[in-house]
Amino acid sequence: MKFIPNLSFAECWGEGCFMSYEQDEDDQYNAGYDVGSFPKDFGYGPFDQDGDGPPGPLVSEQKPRILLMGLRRSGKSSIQKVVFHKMSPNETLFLESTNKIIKDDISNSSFVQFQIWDFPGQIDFFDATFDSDMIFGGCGALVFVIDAQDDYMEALNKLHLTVTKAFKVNHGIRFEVFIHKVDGLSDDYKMETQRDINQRANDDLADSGYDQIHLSFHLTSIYDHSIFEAFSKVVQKLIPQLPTLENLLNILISNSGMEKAFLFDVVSKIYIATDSSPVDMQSYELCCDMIDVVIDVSCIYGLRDDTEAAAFDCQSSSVIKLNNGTILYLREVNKFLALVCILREDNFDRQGIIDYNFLCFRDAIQQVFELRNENQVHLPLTTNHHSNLASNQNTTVNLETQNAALNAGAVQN
Ligand SMILES: Nc1nc2c(ncn2[C@@H]2O[C@H](COP(=O)(O)OP(=O)(O)OP(=O)(O)O)[C@@H](O)[C@H]2O)c(=O)[nH]1
Repeated sequence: MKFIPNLSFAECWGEGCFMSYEQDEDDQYNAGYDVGSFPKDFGYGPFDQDGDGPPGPLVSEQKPRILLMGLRRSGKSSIQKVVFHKMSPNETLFLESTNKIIKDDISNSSFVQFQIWDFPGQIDFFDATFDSDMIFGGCGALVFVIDAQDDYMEALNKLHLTVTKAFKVNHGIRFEVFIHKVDGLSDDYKMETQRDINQRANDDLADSGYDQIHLSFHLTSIYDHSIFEAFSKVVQKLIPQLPTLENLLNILISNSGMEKAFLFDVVSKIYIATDSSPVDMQSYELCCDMIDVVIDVSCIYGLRDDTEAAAFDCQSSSVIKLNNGTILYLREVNKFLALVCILREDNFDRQGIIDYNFLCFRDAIQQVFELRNENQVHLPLTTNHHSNLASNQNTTVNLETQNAALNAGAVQN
């Protein structure tokens, strides 16, 4: 069973189930099922147009694209499988080498709709069949994976070649470098590797006159939460409504006495927004573990044999009290999104107020969905830089209305 720090008491209620128990840590370890093992059938199904948060008219060719590139065996397919398909990290040992571009549609919620293209490591940009205009043209982010456990000089050459080629075609691409497989490295060595890769990659770009290319670096491993955190940041940059979501979360936490709030995509456990206070890894891990607990308990005890109910639905909600006086509180926002917040136990005394504020928050999120869908109907859909800016402006104008609505509804805790 995966470690759940400080969990001393948990109450969870999901689809058709109510459960309350107290147990010590030893009992939890002996519980006989793996909390980290997200049920594999709990995944992205076909999107239900009538469900909460309709997806809007994005057809697959128009969805922002995230490209996964890097040398052979650097870990590209493993990342995609672990983050979006619930593969356990150990199973990736048996993945075969990718020999053609694999396109994966991630259509899980209104905000998070994109395609991931997993490239074979040996791809040759100078091959006549490589259509760089088509591949880089509609690309939102390019994730370049470097194996930090291997000699990375060849990877740096390939990184340079890749980003300069992509930048020539599309100036709006965001370049994200995953310094990957850092699980085998000491903390000092990790930092040193990141510094060295950062310096060399940027020097190479400056030497060839590409100072304007900005690279973001992330230390990642599929064996811990770092890969989910890094992917959260990549995906967030593709969500034009991010400032609106952050603002709504800021208003929610300041009116409800919360310390931190994350808006999670439940299936992948990437967070699509959080309030503007800094994210510490431990809080993020706690919230991820909470989602695992809720879905597992709901799958085991919440589903009735005779219905086709989902493990996460409008009744999904959970409170976990930690033994350090902190509360984790999860509420369903829509079919694919959950709000997970961290707050002090004293501030949870007036749960009614928090719940009321949450309903205001959920309404506001719903309005953002509706606005986005209206924009999609009226605006031509492209994924380039300029269209993102345009929809950002629309969102900003409407943000004032959203904030006013939430402020009017929010009750100070
Ligand atoms: N230690 C460690 N190993 C990893 C990690 N991620 C992937 N691997 C391993 O790296 C090996 C290669 O992974 P793949 O995902 O097949 O690599 P790829 O980049 O898709 O390879 P190609 O398809 O040949 O381009 C596998 O044995 C994985 O188990 C990681 O974070 N840490």
